Amino acid sequence: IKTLIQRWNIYKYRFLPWVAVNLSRGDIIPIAQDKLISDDDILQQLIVTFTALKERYNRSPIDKAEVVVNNVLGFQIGQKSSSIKEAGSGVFVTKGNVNTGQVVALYPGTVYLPSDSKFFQSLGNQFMFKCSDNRYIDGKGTGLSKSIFVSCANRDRIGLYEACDTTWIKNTCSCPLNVGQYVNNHTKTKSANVQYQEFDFTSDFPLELRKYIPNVNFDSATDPNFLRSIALISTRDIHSGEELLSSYFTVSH
Ligand SMILES: C[S@@+](CC[C@H](N)C(=O)[O-])C[C@H]1O[C@@H](n2cnc3c(N)ncnc32)[C@H](O)[C@@H]1O
Repeated sequence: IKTLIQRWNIYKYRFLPWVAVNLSRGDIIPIAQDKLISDDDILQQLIVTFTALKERYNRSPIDKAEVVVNNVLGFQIGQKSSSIKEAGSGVFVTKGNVNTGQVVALYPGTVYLPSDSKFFQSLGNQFMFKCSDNRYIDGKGTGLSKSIFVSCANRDRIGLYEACDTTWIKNTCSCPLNVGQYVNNHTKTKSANVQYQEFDFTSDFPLELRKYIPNVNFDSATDPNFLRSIALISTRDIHSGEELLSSYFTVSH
């Protein structure tokens, strides 16, 4: 019975009748909200952070990626056991403070168009994120999902330039922000402090910084200069020691 309950807790977020009941009770908030900050603001925050991550190799000794993020953004995040019972692991602010309206994390994974086949990748996959335009992002870093991500990343490499970050799969993130898939859903007593916001990387994003982007297109016919991503933006100030919590049913776009 315990195993069944555990399986149900993992699966329920994808079971439409459960979602519908909770929507009607107001336990989950199904909103497509206006953007919390502009896309330009997100991209600017990322360019500054990614540039600092790239430049850390110019110094000796090389700073840890977490330290670089802390210097640029004023906080560090990390994955550890959730403060919510039986929720598995979660993401916490481990140092410093987050201000309202900051990019706190990115949701990694392969980006699927509505027409792309994703049946087998979706089976038992709790990391499939549905965007407002029916694109999906598969943030699972193991099994078939992992193989597909790595294969697409190799396909899209441009000469010496990597198309995206593949280190999030190995849990040795070269960009410590790329752990948004581990953020848990808020509860009645613990309110959400971050919100998902869709945005796109476009052709003007610097080639040499793309190795920190945690997403890749599944379909080779999709323009590689147009890549969907999801940022988790803080909806209030978040202090060191707090767990990041989102609302799984709220996306701003
Ligand atoms: C996208 S994953 C989040 C990371 C996950 N906690 C882990 O350890 O891999 C979503 C899964 O986390 C768990 N989860 C998220 N929020 C939860 C909550 N408020 N209560 C219980 N389980 C939760 C559920 O199993 C859900 O299917």
